[in-house]
Amino acid sequence: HCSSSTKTPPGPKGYPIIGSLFDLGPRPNQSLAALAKIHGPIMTVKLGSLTTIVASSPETAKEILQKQQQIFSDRTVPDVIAAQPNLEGTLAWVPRDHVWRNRRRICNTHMFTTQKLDSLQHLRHAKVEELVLYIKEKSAKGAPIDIGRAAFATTLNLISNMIFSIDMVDSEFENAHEFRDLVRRITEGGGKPNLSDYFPLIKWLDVQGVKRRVIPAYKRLHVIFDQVIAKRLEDRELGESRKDDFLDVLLDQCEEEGSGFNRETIKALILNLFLAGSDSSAITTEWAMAELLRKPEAMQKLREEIIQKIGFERSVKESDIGQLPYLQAVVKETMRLHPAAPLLLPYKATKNTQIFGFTIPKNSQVLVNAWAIGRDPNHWENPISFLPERFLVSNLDYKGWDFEYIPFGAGRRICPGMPLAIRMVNLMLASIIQAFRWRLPDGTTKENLDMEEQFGVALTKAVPLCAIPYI
Ligand code: HEM
Repeated sequence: HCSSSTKTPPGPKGYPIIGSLFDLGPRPNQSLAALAKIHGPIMTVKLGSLTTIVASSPETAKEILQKQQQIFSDRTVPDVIAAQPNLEGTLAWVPRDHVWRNRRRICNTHMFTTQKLDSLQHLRHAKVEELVLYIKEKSAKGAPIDIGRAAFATTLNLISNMIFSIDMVDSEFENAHEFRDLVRRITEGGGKPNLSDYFPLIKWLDVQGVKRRVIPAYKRLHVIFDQVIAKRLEDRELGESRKDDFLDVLLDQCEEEGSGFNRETIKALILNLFLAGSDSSAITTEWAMAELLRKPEAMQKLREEIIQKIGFERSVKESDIGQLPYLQAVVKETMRLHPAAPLLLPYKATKNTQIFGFTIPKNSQVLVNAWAIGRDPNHWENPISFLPERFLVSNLDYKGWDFEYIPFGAGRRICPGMPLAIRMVNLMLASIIQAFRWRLPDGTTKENLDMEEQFGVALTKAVPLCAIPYI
């Protein structure tokens, strides 16, 4: 019987000591997808001394994320993440225990329910209007817009308003801004493969200086959060009226005996939400614009839908999204081809188990290649073409039930920010397409637009998308 097998999944042979580390290359999502074509949908890849199991089909993903989620309930923590203060206060990087469960419940009920999201939508509308205004000013000068940069400043402010009721980036999106640069320094630091992750014995050497670079950024962000928290506590002492933002919720929790929250851990949780939510949503918006600029018929169709349903008289609102099926299909199709977290977040096997007859050893790192699954020709027709129409005729959704499409992961650890991300991306995209026509800068055509990926904490466009708005 297969359950008695002790064979680990097949995989590349690799070299002594380093294993297949150098086969990973700069874009692991792509190289692992290529390896899976040879070795199959569940494979073993030795990365230094870290045994990594990679799932690359809907069936194997379902085993890990759903059927056996009791076993795959912990994470491996990259060194660049472990370098932060109070790691145990995060949501994404703690084992799936009762502390995690409570923290996640608080986030879900106080940030991500429909009711909570609705109650703060006016904030997001205002921030996105600022984005449109900024683009309008630039367009008057005929200047190209760095879409990813502008979207990132916007998502940072969207999240900081939900958490703190303040902007973290000033409306001059272009200005060097400390907060944005700090966040970027951490996400970029996490982008490159770090030898410390694959050779735990030499972690302390920090060979590539990854920790040295990110630690000051973490510390500075904690200081910034601490100042906001101190100010809020002062206001509360003085009896100022509540903001009822997420910070108020967390401070209430801190006052409760045995809640597991305190002033140190909430800083880590807040940082976790910023890091998980801002880049991912901005990048998705940038990829969507890049795909639309490469496919003018799709851009045209989307613009017509927006103009027809909403017109020019008023701005798009989150409550309009439900009436814009093509918009939603464009966003879904973008996330199929360009999932912001192509390998989800790394899981760890908490004990030995079996998947399709192979043994998955305890403590191995387990990756799910959502990027490869979204492009699998066995499950998708014309898998590498951008065809939003495919989502108009199917009920396939990103909510974690359809394992051929899992840009937000699935199971208990599915992205809790999904409903917010969906609103932010749809709203930003619809707003900048309603307000402007767009074209590529001179010399760039839809044929030669560079679509290369850059792998990192989030899967970015290697060459930032610059586009020119006109009325
Ligand atoms: C387009 C935007 C986004 C994408 C594609 C995305 C995707 C993901 C994915 C794939 C995971 C890992 C799921 C797994 O391991 O199975 C994740 C986890 C997470 N995401 Fe998102 N996310 C996005 C936006 C956001 C936003 C806006 C927030 C919050 C403000 C957020 C907060 C988190 C957190 C806290 C986790 C860790 C959950 C846990 O481990 O329990 N994400 N996200």
